[in-house]
Amino acid sequence: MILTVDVGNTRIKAAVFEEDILLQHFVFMKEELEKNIENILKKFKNTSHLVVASVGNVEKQSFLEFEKEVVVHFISHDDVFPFVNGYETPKTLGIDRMVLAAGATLQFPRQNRLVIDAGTCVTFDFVNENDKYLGGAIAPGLQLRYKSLHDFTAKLPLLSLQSPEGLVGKSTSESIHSGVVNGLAYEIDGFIDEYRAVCPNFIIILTGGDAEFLAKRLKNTIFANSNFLLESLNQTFQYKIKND
Ligand SMILES: Nc1ncnc2c1ncn2[C@@H]1O[C@H](COP(=O)(O)OP(=O)(O)O)[C@@H](O)[C@H]1O
Ligand SMILES: CC(C)(COP(=O)(O)O)[C@@H](O)C(=O)NCCC(=O)O
Ligand SMILES: [K+]
Repeated sequence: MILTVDVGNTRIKAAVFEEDILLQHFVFMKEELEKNIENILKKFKNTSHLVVASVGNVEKQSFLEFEKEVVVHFISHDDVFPFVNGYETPKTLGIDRMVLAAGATLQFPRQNRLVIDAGTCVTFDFVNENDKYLGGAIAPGLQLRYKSLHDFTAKLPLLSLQSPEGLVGKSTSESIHSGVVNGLAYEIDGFIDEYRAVCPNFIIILTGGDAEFLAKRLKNTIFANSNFLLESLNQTFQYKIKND
């Protein structure tokens, strides 16, 4: 069994895999990291490897303390990936984006793929049918948009995520919900349309903490898979073992 851990900038997600089967997944904050890993390893005693992909600021030591029980591996830029990296600054490309690109390449062979990860940031990653990673985009995520409106103005309240009543906000809160939620949905649809103008056929994978919330608000029909990063992490590690 493999325990995969994805350290994002907001939350930590983890899942236990038996080969390709996801047995259970977990979400927690970084303050509860050690306790959660300890409990997961206690429950899944056959776990042999702990595989970590981190873009957040969590000390490596928090994972290394489990080395007595499991082999700990941090996915890094030095690992083997199933795509050719066309990013001009490959060393600064987020490890989460590399893992998503790897998962898209392995799960959807020989086709153009667009991965959208709606987390702290919304990232777009494009891997073409020749398995070349082309790059994408980084934009603020839903929670970050609510927070920036509050943090960088004198009068705007900090609201939590809510479905907008409609397009035309009739109060401050309605206007904020419309601007944040409708705004991001239009932005994602806009990106998809622009990509389509240059590349007519590609599959779209939508993942991240806001994937399900956003999927129903998009003009494009997209199947959301919140566990895509964890599944991709498992696959990236299996690929590394086979190809190292
Ligand atoms: N309990 C929660 N705590 C924080 N964010 C949550 C929660 N449930 C859903 N979300 C949404 O998840 C998004 C963060 O997604 P996530 O994939 O966890 O980010 P990251 O991978 O960057 O840590 C936020 O924009 C927020 O709207
Ligand atoms: C863009 C990100 C902050 C996204 O992080 P997340 O929303 O998953 O927490 C992360 O992928 C990152 O730190 N990237 C480095 C810059 C780059 O990918 O080019
Ligand atoms: K993201």
